[in-house]
Amino acid sequence: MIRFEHVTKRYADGTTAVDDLSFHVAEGELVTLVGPSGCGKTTTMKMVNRLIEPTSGRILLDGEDITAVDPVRLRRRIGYVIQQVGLFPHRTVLDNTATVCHLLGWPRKKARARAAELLDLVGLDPAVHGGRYPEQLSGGQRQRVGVARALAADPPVLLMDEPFGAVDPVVRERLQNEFLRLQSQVRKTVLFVTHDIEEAVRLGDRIAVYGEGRIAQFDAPTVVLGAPATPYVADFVGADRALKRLSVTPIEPGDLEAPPVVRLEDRAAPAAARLAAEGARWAVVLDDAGRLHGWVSAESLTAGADGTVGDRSRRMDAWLPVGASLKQAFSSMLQHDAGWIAVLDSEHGDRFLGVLTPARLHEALRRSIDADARGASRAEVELETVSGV
Ligand SMILES: Nc1ncnc2c1ncn2[C@@H]1O[C@H](COP(=O)(O)OP(=O)(O)OP(=O)(O)O)[C@@H](O)[C@H]1O
Repeated sequence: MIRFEHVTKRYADGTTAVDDLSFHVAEGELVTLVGPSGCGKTTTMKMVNRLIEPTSGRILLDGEDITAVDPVRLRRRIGYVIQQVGLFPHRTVLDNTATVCHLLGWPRKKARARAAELLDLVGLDPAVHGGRYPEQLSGGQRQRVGVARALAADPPVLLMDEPFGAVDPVVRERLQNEFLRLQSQVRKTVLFVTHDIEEAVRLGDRIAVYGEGRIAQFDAPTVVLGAPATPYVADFVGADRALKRLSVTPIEPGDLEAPPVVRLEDRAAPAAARLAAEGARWAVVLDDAGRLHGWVSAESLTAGADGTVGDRSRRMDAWLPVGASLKQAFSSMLQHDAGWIAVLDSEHGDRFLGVLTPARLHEALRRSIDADARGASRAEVELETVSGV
């Protein structure tokens, strides 16, 4: 969708901001450009909508050389979101959102209806916020309006330059989550500039790590974190990159442990015998409908022979869908002070799949690092384990 071919930008004072850059962003892909200040990220982005012209090389949008397209027409196909949102202070939020639709000559009613739809999509109630002026919004809400405005005319491409840079970390994380949800619906081709590696790995399908006008590594976040291409990249992503990987590594069914499973209505004595035979200290308890109820310890099952599992089990409401990140799993275990977290298949009626334990989480992380280094799938990786650990 966006293709850079040997693009160089040298400013009039001789600064080479971008040096012989070649890369490709596929349709519907979100690529984050990350790197320290002054390494050429913004210059790269502004060349796509021709706010800056390259010194040499070509940029193709959907196969078309952008120098052949009138800049105004070009920009209608490209949504642009920047840190200083740039809303018109004397126009309402609804009118701000409809800006591009007005420019495109849409009838007023259609433009406003579209703007209201977009505000809703970014989590702002048009009835509440639409009539306000930008200064009557919080920083996070203004950023949402910026995103809504950029999406209003439904451009295939979005350029986002540190869009969440000016808000505090909590709001920022919320905006990132909302944006991921939005992107899963609208599937735009996105170039997203940030200097924050956490943000880059969280949002990007792939990330381009910049150093001095060149791309030092361009790959999936897990690969960049697991196998940095150069010492520069390793240094940039940080010594705690294994920890960062937790947030981009999904739980897979193969990571899970399968403890014994008993039902609420099962008799306690046979359930106790089963646990003893399997050498298990506890079992997962499902309800009549096969949904997760909680757990029961072997000890409580053997105390007195009568009754059902239900009399002795304890509730455990916390669970995660398969595909959630290892970081969410770890965080959930800490939050519930539990040595395991149940993993369900939320696409198939919350079917119980197994549990993730700290040891299994560690294995999953190691396996994913190995898999990325070898270009294999995680399930194919055999781990060498230290016995007894
Ligand atoms: N108009 C200009 N004239 C001369 N040099 C410029 C101009 N604009 C940018 N530069 C230089 O080009 C280099 C790349 O700038 P650019 O803004 O692309 O970096 P960046 O990675 O986006 O940085 P930041 O994260 O700080 O925004 C920097 O050295 C900058 O000083």
